[in-house]
Amino acid sequence: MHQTGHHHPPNTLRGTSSTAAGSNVTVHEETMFPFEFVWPVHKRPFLPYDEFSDVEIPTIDFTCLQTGDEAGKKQVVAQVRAACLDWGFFHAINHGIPLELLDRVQIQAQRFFDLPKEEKLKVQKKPGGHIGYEHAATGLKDYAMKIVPGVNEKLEKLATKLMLVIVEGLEVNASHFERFVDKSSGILRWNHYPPCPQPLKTMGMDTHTDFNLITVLHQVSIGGVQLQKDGSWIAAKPRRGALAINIGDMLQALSNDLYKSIPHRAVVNSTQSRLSMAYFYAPSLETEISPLPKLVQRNNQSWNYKPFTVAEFLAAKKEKVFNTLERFRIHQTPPQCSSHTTPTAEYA
Ligand SMILES: O=C(O)CCC(=O)C(=O)O
Ligand SMILES: [Fe+2]
Repeated sequence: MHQTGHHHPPNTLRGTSSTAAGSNVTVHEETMFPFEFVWPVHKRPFLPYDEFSDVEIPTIDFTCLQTGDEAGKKQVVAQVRAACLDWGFFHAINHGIPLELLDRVQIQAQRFFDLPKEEKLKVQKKPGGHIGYEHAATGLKDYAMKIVPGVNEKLEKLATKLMLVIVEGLEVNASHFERFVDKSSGILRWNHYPPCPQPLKTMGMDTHTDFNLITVLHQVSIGGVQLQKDGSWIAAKPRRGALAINIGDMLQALSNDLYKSIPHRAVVNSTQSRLSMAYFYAPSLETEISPLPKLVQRNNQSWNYKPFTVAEFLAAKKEKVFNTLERFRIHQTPPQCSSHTTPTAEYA
């Protein structure tokens, strides 16, 4: 079959409408698989959506955050730290967001994707913009808020709590993080992956790391997320009621590479349509990100990143889909002639 060149990756199978909605993408009823969705062999997933790994993804119980149990919280801080050091990804259970609410959001998301294309295009993403319907529905916070009141606030509150637990695990003063907390700059994205007759020849969402601090992901009980850990791909088994939390690039930079932003992707399957909702917890555009000096000094490290603003990072990300963070990395000179620069006096 024809293959698309590297520089123009083929379409992902994300966010296209179902045939029921009268879409022009009728992949699941065709015996022929539309060519624009076929990925070059070296970029195909190879790992089916339901071939779950025996490797246990960390699952952390956050009951103590609801009850205020201090001893329990200490344990959770340690578990989160371990999960962030080892994985950059974990499942949160008993996180305090009612399952019923998440289910309602999911129903509304499905309704949205079932709308005729013309309707969805009414909230189309503007060129250069960050929100609106594209392959997926990004930043439909207002929309989601209107139809499922409270969901955005709940996700924002949870993400803030999780950040504080993460910060505690880094053993830096929480005040260092206050400036990253901005209620208005989180982004909610709904992803819709229709079924595909040849799921291993395409990709739902290409390999990426999330740009932000942390992501709170809710998915239906159908596998799809795959994580790249220590060079191998792992299909994450969804857990009903759990929220998947992953570290983004900005937290990797702040932690001077202590916590890794894990590469991940989403694959599709041949029978079921799959939905996910990702809440990207992010600072406002003008916020400057650079490694926390306490961490750098304590671990006797050099600064791995030069400072960048969220806006600069997003602009770089637009040009380069993967590994944007590398653009801001300070490449160390060999030790004998090292006189590395301290990027900013602000934290000193
Ligand atoms: O659909 C998924 O489960 C993954 C979504 C994701 O990684 C993202 O939206 O950044
Ligand atoms: Fe992601």
